[in-house]
Amino acid sequence: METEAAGNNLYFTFGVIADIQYADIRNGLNYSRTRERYYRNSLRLLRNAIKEWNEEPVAPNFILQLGDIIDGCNSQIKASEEALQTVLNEFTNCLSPVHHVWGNHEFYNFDRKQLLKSVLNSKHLEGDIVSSNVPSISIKTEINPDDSEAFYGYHFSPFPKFRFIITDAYDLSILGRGKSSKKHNESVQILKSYNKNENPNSPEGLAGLNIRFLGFNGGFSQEQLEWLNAVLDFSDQNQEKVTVVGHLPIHPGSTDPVCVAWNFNEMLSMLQAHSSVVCFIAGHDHDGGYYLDDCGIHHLTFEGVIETSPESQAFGTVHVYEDRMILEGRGRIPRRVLWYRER
Ligand SMILES: Nc1ncnc2c1ncn2[C@@H]1O[C@H](COP(=O)(O)OP(=O)(O)O)[C@@H](O)[C@H]1O
Repeated sequence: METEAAGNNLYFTFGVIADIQYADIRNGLNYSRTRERYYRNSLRLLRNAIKEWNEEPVAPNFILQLGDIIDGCNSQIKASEEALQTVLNEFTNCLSPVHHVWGNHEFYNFDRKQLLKSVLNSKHLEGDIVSSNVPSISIKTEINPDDSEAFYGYHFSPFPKFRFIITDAYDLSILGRGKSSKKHNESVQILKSYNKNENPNSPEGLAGLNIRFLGFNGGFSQEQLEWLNAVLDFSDQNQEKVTVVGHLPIHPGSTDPVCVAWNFNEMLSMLQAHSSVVCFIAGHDHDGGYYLDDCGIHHLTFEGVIETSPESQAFGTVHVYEDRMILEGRGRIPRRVLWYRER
């Protein structure tokens, strides 16, 4: 029985929430007109989530905000700053520190330089819990906002032998970087080689998994993959349990293929080659998803707040134990027991 299993000591917990996409406008529909979007109510659902996290018997060690914190339509109505401030004001009531991930809607509202200078840059939370008998690799470095090729990524260890890595799924993207940047031009080439449509968000003519080559998706640069590989080498050697976090899902089994990262296959095979990786957490696909891959990595895609009806909820708290994590989902998010893979 689960409750009698080994490793019943709760180490720590963390909260997760995805795709809030707040805007001070009345409800609308998604592009394919199949789902309602509750732009104003998403703020109320966030408020409830924060209240519940704050009242939990074990305070969450941290919260993962998985990106798309405000909707792109704010840019058209010139309300980007105001909408962001409104959502961040809610987060100031949260007793746990918040790690922010960047999604496509961040780039509809802001460029990378603005994001790096904003509260949505949570890299200052980088670091390891210091323990005398546990090795640490955290070297605190700042990302230079004037570096037009920089990616937004960092890692932290909130508890000995556990590490979380925040990744940048729009490192290669046609969104967010200036037209003179090398990565911007590389991204235009990649996208155009698959997607011949004038509208880069149109999937017309794209078959199977190639449907992911759309302007609102993106991918990981070689530079980022090498950085991640080096962190994971350390984690493997030190028998850590690693959860990798990003806006875009990287396993087609965990999402609609229209939401998968461009070079998901490179990322996936790298993670599978590192015995320390136990879980990948993403947002972007508002319907959510889950897949346990052949190597035993859990791929969790969190249901989006924006498409959650006012009567429901969409957030979770993950309880971390020696041998498993348990996701206690609320509302649309199911409860899941995530046993760690065999080494
Ligand atoms: N099938 C499609 N064809 C053309 N444009 C699309 C299509 N799906 C989405 N878009 C456009 O892509 C952008 C992002 O789509 P949206 O569904 O709002 O993304 P998200 O799920 O991240 O909120 C929007 O500008 C939308 O109009």
